[in-house]
Amino acid sequence: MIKIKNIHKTFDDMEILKNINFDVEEGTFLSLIGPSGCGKSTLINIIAGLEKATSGQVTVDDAEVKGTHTDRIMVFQNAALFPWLNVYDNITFGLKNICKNPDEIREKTEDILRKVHLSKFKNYYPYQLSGGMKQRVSIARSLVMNPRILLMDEPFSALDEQTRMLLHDELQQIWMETKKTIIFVTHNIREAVKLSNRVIIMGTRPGRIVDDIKIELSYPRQVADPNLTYMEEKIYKILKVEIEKVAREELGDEYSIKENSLSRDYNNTMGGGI
Ligand SMILES: Nc1ncnc2c1ncn2[C@@H]1O[C@H](COP(=O)(O)OP(=O)(O)OP(=O)(O)O)[C@@H](O)[C@H]1O
Repeated sequence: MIKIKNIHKTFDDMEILKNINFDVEEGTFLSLIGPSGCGKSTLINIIAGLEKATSGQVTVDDAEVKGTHTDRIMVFQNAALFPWLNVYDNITFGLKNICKNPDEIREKTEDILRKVHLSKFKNYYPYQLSGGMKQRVSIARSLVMNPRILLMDEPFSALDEQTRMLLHDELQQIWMETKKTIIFVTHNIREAVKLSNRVIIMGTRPGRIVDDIKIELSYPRQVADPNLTYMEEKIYKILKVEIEKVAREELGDEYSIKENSLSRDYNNTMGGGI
């Protein structure tokens, strides 16, 4: 169980996160969604141990997070693979630090390559891969370490829609098989609703929790399911209030929002800048 207790974060006297409190049960697929700049990345970085909270505490099974740990591995928006290593060696790079048995390393790596459908490409170098394939390597590189918690900061936002949908299905499958705890930051409501069984909606200035919604729909989920659309609408309505608030503050009188002018991937609609 992860416990986020009273997290406050300031940068240069600016209050970024205020009074963040929530628990995450083992095996949850949790999405964090909120307006740009509300502190989602800061929060996930604090959970990862990459960033320190100004006050408050994150614990995993009652042990306080004081830095990074192989139990909590982060997948970033950009795969950041080692360009001089092929797919196989990129995946085994971290594993070799925690596992010294060559047979076990091979077995685990081959298994994960199958899961992300990259077995045929194991000898390819990053420059020979598409964006989606690179992101699959990045996910495989994290999963091969068998972390208890996978932290994903907008892992698919740089990908085209088709590749993104393909990777949603793969990630959903992996989560169904492994039941790892996943904390997933996204701007895309559909993505959050399709993948997660819980969505925390954040507001901004300062970053805070606005709502906490369970998505009690069975897996595997299909994007065309009307129940997903219903949940999407529900989250969209809550988020719209927050995004409009930011836009009004930033643009003042120039800002007038038309009904339904926000797309479900609102970061694209708002140019990624609000
Ligand atoms: N190292 C830093 N120093 C100063 N300010 C920072 C730092 N990191 C983040 N911030 C500020 O904290 C706020 C929250 O940033 P963060 O990246 O966590 O938001 P976000 O919700 O993930 O944004 P986005 O959705 O656009 O990625 C922003 O105002 C940002 O400028």
